[in-house]
Amino acid sequence: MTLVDPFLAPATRPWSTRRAAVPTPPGGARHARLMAWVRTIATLTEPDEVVWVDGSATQRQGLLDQMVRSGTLVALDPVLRPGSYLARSHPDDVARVEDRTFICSVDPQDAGPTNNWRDPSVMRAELEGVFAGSMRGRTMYVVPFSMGPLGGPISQIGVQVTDSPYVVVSMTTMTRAGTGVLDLLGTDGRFVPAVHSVGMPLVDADGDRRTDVPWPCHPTKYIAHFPESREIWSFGSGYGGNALLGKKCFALRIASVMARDEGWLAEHMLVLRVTSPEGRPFHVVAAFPSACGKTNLAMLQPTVPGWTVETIGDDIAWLRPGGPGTDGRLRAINPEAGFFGVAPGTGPATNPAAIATLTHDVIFTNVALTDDGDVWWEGLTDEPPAHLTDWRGESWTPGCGRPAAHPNSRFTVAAEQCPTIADSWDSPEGVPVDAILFGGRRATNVPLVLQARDWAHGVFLGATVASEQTAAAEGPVGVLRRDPFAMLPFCGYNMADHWAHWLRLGDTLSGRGVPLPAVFGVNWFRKGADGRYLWPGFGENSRVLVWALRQVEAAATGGSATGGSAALAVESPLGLLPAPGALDLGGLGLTEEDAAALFAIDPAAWVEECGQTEEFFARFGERLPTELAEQLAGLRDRLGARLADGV
Ligand SMILES: Nc1nc2c(ncn2[C@@H]2O[C@H](COP(=O)(O)OP(=O)(O)OP(=O)(O)O)[C@@H](O)[C@H]2O)c(=O)[nH]1
Ligand SMILES: O=C([O-])CC(=O)C(=O)O
Ligand SMILES: [Mn+2]
Repeated sequence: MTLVDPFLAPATRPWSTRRAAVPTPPGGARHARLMAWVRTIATLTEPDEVVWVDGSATQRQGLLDQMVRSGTLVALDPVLRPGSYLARSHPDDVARVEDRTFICSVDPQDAGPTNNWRDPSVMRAELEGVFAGSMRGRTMYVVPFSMGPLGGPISQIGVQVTDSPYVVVSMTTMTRAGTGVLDLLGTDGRFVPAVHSVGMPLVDADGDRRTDVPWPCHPTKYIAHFPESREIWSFGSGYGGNALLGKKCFALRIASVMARDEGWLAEHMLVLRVTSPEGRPFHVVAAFPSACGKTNLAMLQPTVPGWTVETIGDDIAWLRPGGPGTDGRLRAINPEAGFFGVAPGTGPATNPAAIATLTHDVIFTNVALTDDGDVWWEGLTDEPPAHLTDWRGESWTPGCGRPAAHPNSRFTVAAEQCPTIADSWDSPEGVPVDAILFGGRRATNVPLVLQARDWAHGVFLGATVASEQTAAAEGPVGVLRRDPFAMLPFCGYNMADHWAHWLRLGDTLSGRGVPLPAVFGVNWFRKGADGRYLWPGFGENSRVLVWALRQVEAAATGGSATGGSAALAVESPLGLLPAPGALDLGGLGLTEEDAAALFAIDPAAWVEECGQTEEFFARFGERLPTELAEQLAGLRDRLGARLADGV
């Protein structure tokens, strides 16, 4: 494989085959397999130097200063935004690249119809060519990291090598990275190896040097996963989920495969702790597709008096049945240590907790710069400043017709800076899960909230999530796509097997007499005929949480959720809807029509949607669990009955 870049040609001069010395890591070269792997990658990629990332503040500050000098980062005003920086990416490296993301399982059926499958041996050969000499003239950093608290029973270890200092500092915020991880690995601990290169060597095959650019990357990208050998290879991008390999690549794609094999779950979910006025804590996880409100819900400031919400995680959850000595329920951890959140739309009115989190020590990427050295993005304030430097570094004035911040611009910040972070956010054993929410961006059809009848119906709700596409991935914004479990771009194996795994886990827990979390579907994004959002969203979403958790409570105390005088819910073809008055809509200024429209179910539109679900399910052939075909048939029967009633 040759990429159109003479600098990426194999070396011809003897000097360039000199391999960079791999220094002894802090604490000594205890792990022979790790050392051998680092040497192999250094030999392949030919960096000038290899540096171990120790996780210290000194090393991090050194890298930040170096990036300010090289132009990768702009230091923000130290009074307005202490310890904070702005990075502007290459304009073509602004989001995850799903069409360049590969699952290289031995059997294509194990990747399934929704992943880009590549033959592992073919991909390996291609990557050898692509990575050969790709770090020439650069430093290769070795980042040992833990997903989850160090040594925790649900945690996992990875080691990322990268030639991007931006990736290093981001990884030290987003994961627990550094020497402590090496201590934990000891001489023979298991780790997921992850190789990353921006794909722009500074020295060519003849030894000629070129000058660096602020955001090196390559037009041809590879985000390749080898699920059987649990390896990640990422080339050509420095951005987000493409490059911070602990995040989507490890904590979702590779971890989902580990979880399948070991009986747990790795999901694209936020985790939060909700406490009722009576002081009863609940834990909720929620799967929404990228840029559909996870960070916002995770930091929610409830508007319902007496209820509090605390943040545990905003993007990824690992769930595992509790072990011996526990009640055996599903417990969740947030495997990350920071937030890589969407900036646009984040403001004091929508997400005050995020705004308070972002006051210091933040790396912003692709937001706008104010003339006094602070940041701005659409939605931060109602009125934009009179003049800005936009995300591309160009002069910007209101009304110029371009967004000042890129729609997928992001902040990277430590979780512990969040004022709503829960004490238990880094509990190694995780928190017991009471409720699971599935949702997407649906302008039509999908009610504000409904509850699944049982676990299998809940899995059906997850499997049938569809959402209007956002700027978080490349591709047309607004187009409706199927995104089961919000995992379409993140499941490292056959999606139908993922559903079967969920069903099996439910059976296992029920078989042990362990209560399962209640499952709900939510939609904050339904629109009226005039195109306006019907639901105010954000803090008001607490009203939906309160209804859902009252349901959980009723079920736990043996009360029937649907019957009796205190009925909270009523049957519908789609699932249980809030009974009239059970979900408080008071004081929101909703018209009666809007309130009705939020919950309206159009049976004819749903019959059509069932047809789309059937087509989608058909893609999985015999791997589709029969339970899901039965769920679809049941839904059609209920819709048919409704149509026959003429309601
Ligand atoms: N209308 C409406 N918009 C919302 C709501 N919650 C979030 N948003 C907007 O949706 C966008 C994305 O929200 P996030 O909370 O960052 O989404 P996310 O799921 O964490 O995104 P990723 O980090 O890409 O996984 C932002 O522009 C928010 O302002 C809501 O309840 N209602
Ligand atoms: O992975 C990324 O680049 C950002 C993210 O959280 C998502 O897209 O879900
Ligand atoms: Mn995400």
